[in-house]
Amino acid sequence: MKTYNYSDLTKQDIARLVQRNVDPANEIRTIVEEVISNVQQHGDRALYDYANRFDKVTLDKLYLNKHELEEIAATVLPEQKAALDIAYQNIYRFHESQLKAEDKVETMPGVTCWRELRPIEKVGLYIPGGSAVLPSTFLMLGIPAKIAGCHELIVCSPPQKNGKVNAFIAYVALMLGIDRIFLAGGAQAIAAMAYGTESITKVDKIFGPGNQFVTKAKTIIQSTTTTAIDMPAGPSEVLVIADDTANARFIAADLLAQAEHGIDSQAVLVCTSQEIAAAASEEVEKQLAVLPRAEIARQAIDNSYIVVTPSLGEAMSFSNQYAPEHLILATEKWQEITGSIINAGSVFLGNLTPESAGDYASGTNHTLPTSSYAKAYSGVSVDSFVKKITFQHITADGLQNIGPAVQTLAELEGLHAHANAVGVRYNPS
Ligand SMILES: NC(=O)c1ccc[n+]([C@@H]2O[C@H](COP(=O)([O-])OP(=O)(O)OC[C@H]3O[C@@H](n4cnc5c(N)ncnc54)[C@H](O)[C@@H]3O)[C@@H](O)[C@H]2O)c1
Ligand SMILES: N[C@H](CO)Cc1c[nH]c[nH+]1
Ligand SMILES: [Zn+2]
Repeated sequence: MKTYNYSDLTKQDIARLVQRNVDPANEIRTIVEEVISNVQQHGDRALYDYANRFDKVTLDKLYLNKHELEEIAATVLPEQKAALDIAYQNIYRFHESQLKAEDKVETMPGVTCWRELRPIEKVGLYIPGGSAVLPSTFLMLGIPAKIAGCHELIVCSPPQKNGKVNAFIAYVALMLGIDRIFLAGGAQAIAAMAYGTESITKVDKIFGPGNQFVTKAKTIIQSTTTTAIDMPAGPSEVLVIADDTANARFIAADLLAQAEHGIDSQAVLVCTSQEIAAAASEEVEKQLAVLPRAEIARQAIDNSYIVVTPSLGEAMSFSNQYAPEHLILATEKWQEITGSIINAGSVFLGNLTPESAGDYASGTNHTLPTSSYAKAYSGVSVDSFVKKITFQHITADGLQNIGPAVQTLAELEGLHAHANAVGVRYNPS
């Protein structure tokens, strides 16, 4: 892997290194805008056409119903069901703990404010299915949506070559009590859920990761429709911070785990030890040679790099500028540095915590911000599926307490009707 010495890097070099998946010539935007416009104009017809064009499949209908999902799911083996059950339980447990009622606050005597949760009514879940089909993503989105109590779940996933979804997607649908999956992928699925078509309901918010087409579509519809999105969750990425207490074999395995997602994935090692950096780079080649998805991972690794830093402090500073989707602290000293993490989607601590555990089954959500959006966005959680509505109640005494301040503030803004709405209440008769 290409290796840089941190001390030789200028500010501009670092700014260039931390940039990823930009679309400078607007090539992806142009394609995606055309797809969105076609779905907006032609609805279901466009979805059939794009299934033909991008997924190379002729569909005779746009969705699978419960009976069809049951038939497809019948081939899932008992040990596969057991693993999905473990993932389900752990994800459920961790996400359920996020649903907490907040206390009411009396800000002044007689003036009480509080927030209550309400589920977002109609949510759209996008389950990727291009380079790899990801039933784990279905669990990561479906479980918090169910816990939040969302009323309507629209699920889209690209059709496979047989015009169906795979057995694991069908099985997870049944686990979640979802009895319809729409066979639509890419930007067209996002457009369908944002605008609605004859078959697909327009939703209030779209969730889920995807490739650059999916991610661009989400960011476009966010500003052109009333449908919100969870976050830009694009091509997978990992940044490993390591020192001389790390294990080069483990580092290489973690880098390749994200590299195998897609050719535009990125795996970065920031290391305080020249020796571990060199050994990890060698290990990547060794492990790549026997990886089934080597062709994909090779391209991602060619698009990745190593930075050697003088200390863990500089390593963390680089990582905070990169703002990785996944941050691994491959050091026995992880407890000393977690406090200096500013930007990261999800963090994996110590040498025995593989990032794959979070991808599948430990309980945390794997739908996470990429391309440095971890500077401002959190990963998916139950919070993503609810609105927090504020309430307040003012008693007669409370009105005497707060009223004068409100009237003064209204007058100083020149908004007399605001002041009057308080004044008329002093004397209700
Ligand atoms: N950030 C996260 O939380 C997270 C989680 C899981 C997966 N991921 C990422 O999700 C991505 C999944 O990507 P994927 O491709 O495997 O599946 P995908 O479902 O996102 O995309 C497949 C669809 O892309 C469309 N498409 C493909 N080529 C196209 C083209 N040339 N023009 C227009 N549309 C085209 C097709 O419609 C196809 O159905 C990976 O990059 C993976 O790393 C990210
Ligand atoms: N690493 C992905 C998030 O970037 C999630 C995933 C799903 N399956 C395997 N991995
Ligand atoms: Zn993964």
